[in-house]
Amino acid sequence: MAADVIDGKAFAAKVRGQVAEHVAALKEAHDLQPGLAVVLVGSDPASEVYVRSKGKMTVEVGMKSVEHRLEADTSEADLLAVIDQLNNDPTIHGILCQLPLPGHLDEDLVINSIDPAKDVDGFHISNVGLLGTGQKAMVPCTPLGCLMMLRDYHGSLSGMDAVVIGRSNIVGKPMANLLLGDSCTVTIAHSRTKDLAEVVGRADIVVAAVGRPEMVPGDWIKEGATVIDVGINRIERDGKKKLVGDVDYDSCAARAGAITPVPGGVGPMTIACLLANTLTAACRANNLPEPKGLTA
Ligand SMILES: NC(=O)C1=CN([C@@H]2O[C@H](COP(=O)(O)OP(=O)(O)OC[C@H]3O[C@@H](n4cnc5c(N)ncnc54)[C@H](OP(=O)(O)O)[C@@H]3O)[C@@H](O)[C@H]2O)C=CC1
Ligand SMILES: Nc1nc(=O)c2c([nH]1)NC[C@@H]1CN(c3ccc(C(=O)N[C@@H](CCC(=O)O)C(=O)O)cc3)C=[N+]21
Repeated sequence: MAADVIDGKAFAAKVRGQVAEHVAALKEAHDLQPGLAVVLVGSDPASEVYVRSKGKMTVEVGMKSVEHRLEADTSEADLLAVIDQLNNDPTIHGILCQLPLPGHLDEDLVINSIDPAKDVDGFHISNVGLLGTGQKAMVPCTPLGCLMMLRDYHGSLSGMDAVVIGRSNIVGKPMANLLLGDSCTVTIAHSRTKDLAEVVGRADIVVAAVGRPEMVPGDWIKEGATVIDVGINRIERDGKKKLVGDVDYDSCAARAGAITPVPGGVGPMTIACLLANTLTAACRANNLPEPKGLTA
């Protein structure tokens, strides 16, 4: 039986619609406009596409959008000065510094210089600690988007066996924490995992965040499992440029109960959750009630 396709693009449009409604209400009742600042150092073409689409969607939901584009050889002091200025700007509620940064910049230092209340990526150590201890945090956008799709499809995730492939700070680890928070039995696999096929084969939920094109074959997947493909890989096949995920879509779709496509799955949800986080940050900064269903 063919898998259900989880339509991240449509779900993301719905989430952005909810964000837009809430933003309009904030303006009406409190004369408050949430603002998002994106900082991009250097000009990686993939980042350019992503930053442009974030800016466009930010404006579409009625928020203020600011972009800071800095030269690839910007000094750490100059970057920290830009972040400091945004930290102190009351019209900015969310700050995202596009990763990866050029090699001469200390990523941990830069991320941890963002005001945790404005850290809409959820990468600041204090947000990581809050999430890890089950307290109210800013939750990383990509894992939050995956969680929203899983909750929408399954209702409760309680007791399900979940396997997350990848242990990065931006996807794998926060994803595992969120699944644990929803009472899944969580396994985190990585490049040193001994028998990945066997580990994946036990899972009711597989989240693939590896960065290797089409690495997970369908015969690893338990019949009826839900497959969330976080991977964004640009490859060339038959002379054509293509975007593929970390799972082999056709063979996985043949075994899975449900699967997210690439493009049109996790990616659009990431941007929708970035906007949701900016709205949440603006509400918290002004002691206003937070939107429901848009946080973990
Ligand atoms: N859709 C979206 O919105 C987003 C998509 N992405 C995409 O998600 C993917 C992962 O991103 P990110 O987490 O930043 O990547 P990282 O490179 O930071 O992490 C990759 C992880 O995969 C593990 N890994 C690598 N090779 C293997 C293997 N052969 N078997 C098992 N595990 C392996 C690594 O293990 P180890 O730790 O041992 O090295 C590591 O933990 C990428 O394709 C990226 O483009 C990322 C962010 C957002
Ligand atoms: N500080 C920081 N935060 C991030 O969240 C962050 C980052 N840095 N660096 C790069 C990665 C990557 N990422 C994507 C988001 C959306 C799509 C997306 O919308 N993808 C579309 C396709 C777009 C296309 O065609 O290229 C889709 O999957 O349908 C992709 C990738 C966020 N990241």
